[in-house]
Amino acid sequence: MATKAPEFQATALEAIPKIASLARGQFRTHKTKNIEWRKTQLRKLYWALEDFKPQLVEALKSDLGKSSFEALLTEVDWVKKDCMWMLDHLDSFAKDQKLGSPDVPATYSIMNFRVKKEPLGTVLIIGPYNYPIQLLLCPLVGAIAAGCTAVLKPSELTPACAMWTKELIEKRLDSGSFSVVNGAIPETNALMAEKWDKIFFTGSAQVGSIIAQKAAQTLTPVVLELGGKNPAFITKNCGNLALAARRLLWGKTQNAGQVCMSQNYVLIDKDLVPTFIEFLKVAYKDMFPNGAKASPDLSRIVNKRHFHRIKKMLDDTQGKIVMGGELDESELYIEPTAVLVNSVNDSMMQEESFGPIFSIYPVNTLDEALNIANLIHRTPLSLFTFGNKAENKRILNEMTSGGATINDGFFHGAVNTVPFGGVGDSGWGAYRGKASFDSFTHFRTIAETPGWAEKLIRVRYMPYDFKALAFLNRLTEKSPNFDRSGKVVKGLGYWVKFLFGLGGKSAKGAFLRWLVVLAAHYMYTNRS
Ligand SMILES: NC(=O)C1=CN([C@@H]2O[C@H](COP(=O)(O)OP(=O)(O)OC[C@H]3O[C@@H](n4cnc5c(N)ncnc54)[C@H](O)[C@@H]3O)[C@@H](O)[C@H]2O)C=CC1
Ligand SMILES: CC1=C(/C=C/C(C)=C/C=C/C(C)=C/C=C/C=C(C)/C=C/C=C(C)/C=C/C=C(\C)C(=O)O)C(C)(C)CCC1
Repeated sequence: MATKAPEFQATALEAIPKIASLARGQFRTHKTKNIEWRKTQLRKLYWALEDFKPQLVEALKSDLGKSSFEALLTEVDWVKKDCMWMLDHLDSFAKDQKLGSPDVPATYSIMNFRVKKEPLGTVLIIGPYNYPIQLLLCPLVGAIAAGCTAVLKPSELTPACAMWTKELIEKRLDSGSFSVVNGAIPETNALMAEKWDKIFFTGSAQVGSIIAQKAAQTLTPVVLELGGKNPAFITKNCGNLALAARRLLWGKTQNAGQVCMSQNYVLIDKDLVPTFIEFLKVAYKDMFPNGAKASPDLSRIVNKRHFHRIKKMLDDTQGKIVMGGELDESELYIEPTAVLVNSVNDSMMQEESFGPIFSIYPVNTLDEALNIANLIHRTPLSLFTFGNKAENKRILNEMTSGGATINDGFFHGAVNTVPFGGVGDSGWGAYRGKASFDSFTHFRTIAETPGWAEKLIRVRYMPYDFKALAFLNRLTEKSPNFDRSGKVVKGLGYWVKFLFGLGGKSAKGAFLRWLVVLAAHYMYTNRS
């Protein structure tokens, strides 16, 4: 039986500078540079999550009505997996990377160029409410792995999770190196008044912009993981419309659609619309045989403000509800809902749903669909394509997004080891897998010039000597194989290479061709 979460308590504003200064001081001890120390923290985080599992599952239930299935799959076990994966790969990520060809020209190879992976320092991680454990602690895994100290600011909208997070981090991880500040805008402002080596923010574009502006004043780098109005495209050639309907409905049922990467609207060939709606209803019935409200699996909306935000989208729409539509404020319940719309200016197209509702917009052609999607949001966080191979390729080519899934809902974001991030105004930077380590790491190039090489490299000193420079250029400069119009010129060098390479473009190809020629020659000369 899990104990109830401690009552939410905001961190005292006057304590915040001390917390930040302590984390900076801990970084300056240099203990985080030790890989074994980092591993110990990751192991401790793993066990803290395991030991606090009942409390966290309960907290996710009380904050978001999240089912224990999702609480484990997408939050607690998800972060535990992240710890394990990082522990397995940290040695290889953290070790110096020797730089050779093609980064370093052969003439400079004696300088022992390498990249040292350095922790950025002390970082601030600000989390959103929808996945309060995953989206706060996965960046922390990256920060620990990279050797940073960190202060975390959970969302105040999920108070039970915020309080347990504070307890598990501060009781189990290295004291002072990792702390949690609880609170809302005043506390975040107090944190933003401190100097950080990086700020990792997940949340709305509106607040992301405030954070970026404040960070710019002190030239603090930021990662922004923001939202987007994400399109799904369904063409005549999608193949399996029932599957498309089921998979897209999945994106709007997990966490009651409070997933920043799920689809906001579906652009679908107009002839498919009636069948698509029928398939949505079939999928809905399969997922919720007793109705969505009675299902133990469906989360609730986080609070009244967000409930009314989503409700307003439905109130304002000129479209027709074709699936769902039930709302119950007393339970913060919104039924998975699809709205058939006919205008790009409809509230269902113009606002980010971030809830269990989405719109269906019939189109005549793929051209039209691409125009609309680029008009609504040119750089969404995700997009989804359900077409034939050529159409899927065309959509990916003609519209960008943070990530994309072909033939499914947000699968590109459902694997914790592949890079995840937005593009343009849906986010800056990426994390997950190695990208989490990289995100908190400074890649510091180091050169080491041997004393004995002094004569060889003295061309740089004054008085300058043009003869020596010309000699160096002869050694290091490559002459172009293209003319002033950008066309490749097939000169003597090209034909010599072609001839000796037997037409192969790579050394390996040429080698294999030579093998065949020699074998043929051998067989010919040894024929009986
Ligand atoms: N790209 C991604 O990975 C994700 C993006 N999101 C986006 O986040 C949004 C929903 O999450 P919310 O928690 O409502 O985001 P939010 O932007 O309201 O809050 C995020 C954090 O910022 C703090 N905050 C709020 N207002 C602030 C202000 N004026 N100044 C300083 N700090 C402030 C909050 O306390 C919270 O910790 C959606 O737009 C969604 O698309 C959500 C989850 C993941
Ligand atoms: C088991 C065998 C096989 C393989 C089976 C497979 C591949 C099973 C796949 C299961 C699936 C699809 C599980 C779905 C998981 C969904 C998850 C984890 C969702 C996560 C959501 C997240 C992280 C949300 C994040 C939200 C964010 C960032 C946001 O709001 O922006 C074989 C290989 C077939 C062989 C036999 C055995």
